[in-house]
Amino acid sequence: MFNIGDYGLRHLFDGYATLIRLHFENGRLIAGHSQIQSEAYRAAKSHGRLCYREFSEVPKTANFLAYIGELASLVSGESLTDNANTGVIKLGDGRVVCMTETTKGSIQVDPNTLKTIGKFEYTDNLGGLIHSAHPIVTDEEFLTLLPDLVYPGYRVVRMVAGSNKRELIGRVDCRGGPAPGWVHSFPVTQNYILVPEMPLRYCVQNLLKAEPTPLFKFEWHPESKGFMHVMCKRSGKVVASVEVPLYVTFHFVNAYEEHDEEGRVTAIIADCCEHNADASILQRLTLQNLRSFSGKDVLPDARVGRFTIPLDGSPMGKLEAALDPDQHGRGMDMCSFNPAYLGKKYRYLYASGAKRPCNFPNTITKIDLEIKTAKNWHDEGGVPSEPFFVARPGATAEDDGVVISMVSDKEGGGYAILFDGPTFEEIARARFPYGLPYGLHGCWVPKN
Ligand SMILES: CC(=O)/C=C/C=C(C)/C=C/C1=C(C)CCCC1(C)C
Ligand SMILES: CC(/C=C/C=O)=C\C=C\C=O
Ligand SMILES: [Fe+2]
Repeated sequence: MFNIGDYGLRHLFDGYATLIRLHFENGRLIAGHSQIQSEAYRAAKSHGRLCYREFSEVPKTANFLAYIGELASLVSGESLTDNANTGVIKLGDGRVVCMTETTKGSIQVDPNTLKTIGKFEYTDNLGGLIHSAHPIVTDEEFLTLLPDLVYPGYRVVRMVAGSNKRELIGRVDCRGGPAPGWVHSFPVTQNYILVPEMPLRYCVQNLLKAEPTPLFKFEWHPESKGFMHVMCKRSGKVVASVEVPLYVTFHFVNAYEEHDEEGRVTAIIADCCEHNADASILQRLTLQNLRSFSGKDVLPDARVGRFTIPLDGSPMGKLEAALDPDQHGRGMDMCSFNPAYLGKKYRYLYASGAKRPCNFPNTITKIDLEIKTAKNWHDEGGVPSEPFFVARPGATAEDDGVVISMVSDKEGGGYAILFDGPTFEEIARARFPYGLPYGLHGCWVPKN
């Protein structure tokens, strides 16, 4: 929801979260949607104005004294949003939680009724006002990163399925910059947790400002360089920390280990949707820019950025395109892959690519990382949400399953679309009775 009364929010990441459910049963689709009842949403509704700090927005204060009060509540976290608008995860114990980058914005929901159950409380004393928007979730555990803005670094934490208590695995100190790099997401391999240190860093001064800066709460620090740190999941020890070329990413796709003949790990490969080290993508995602497409091609180029991180003590890692970006129109974001391949060598990824001219990713693409090709789907004037891969029960082949997306079409209507994993041909489409705005990340909640 991008408006409060007649006030329009600024950025794609500011909208109040709407939870959408697609329920497949006996060849039919039943869809529903509901507004997540966060404190931030309820306060905005009842006061008719923004009351908490969102991604780009800061509530207007009446006078200087009120501003000082607001700053104090920023330090305590009180004024930060709990608008869980980034994604939905299913914990190993079955609980379904909507997430954003503020820790307080973890909200448990009922996936059947879409009702808000309440705040997901972390019952440890680790604190931390912000965390990664994309924890790594398996049947056994939930892993996330807590950036430390005071002593620049990251705490790496685990929460075992069934528990609300996070435990510290280890800590990574930043190697550059005045603050940690933004960690919207991070990848893992079977034995390691990768901690990215992007030169696009949190910025305490920008956090305090009442008006947005070009990079919102962040700052671009090319002089501080970019790094990738590798932490052993079992011991919490940092086993490698390499400098890598400058990069900008929201979303890591997956990562895996490479071995020599004796089975020793020699390197780690980690893939992400990489915006050619150009932070201007954040500004492109303001609603004003997204709504003012004039036919001119303005979407900056992006690629599947592939990091190679040596584990032999070499100081430098590599970052290269995993395939020719022209294969997917040089647009790349909102990725998924078969979750059975988490942390393992994988071949296929699904994402939004570009059919140019455009100002936002507008295709659905299946990428074969082995033969380095992409198969692209496009509906002229339509904007697809994240293509989400769901494996067929009992599947053995990596791409045996379906890819699900929701498309906002040219006329403002919308539909859900399903693709056959192996052929990437459309196999089903169901129109919604009315259009829904662009959405971010989903998850698959199997029956039972
Ligand atoms: C929707 C999405 O992809 C990202 C949302 C990010 C948000 C809401 C970030 C919020 C923040 C604050 C309100 C203050 C502290 C910094 C930061 C985590 C950027
Ligand atoms: C929509 C998006 C990021 C969403 C974060 O959760 C990025 C789009 C990038 C454009 O290429
Ligand atoms: Fe995201």
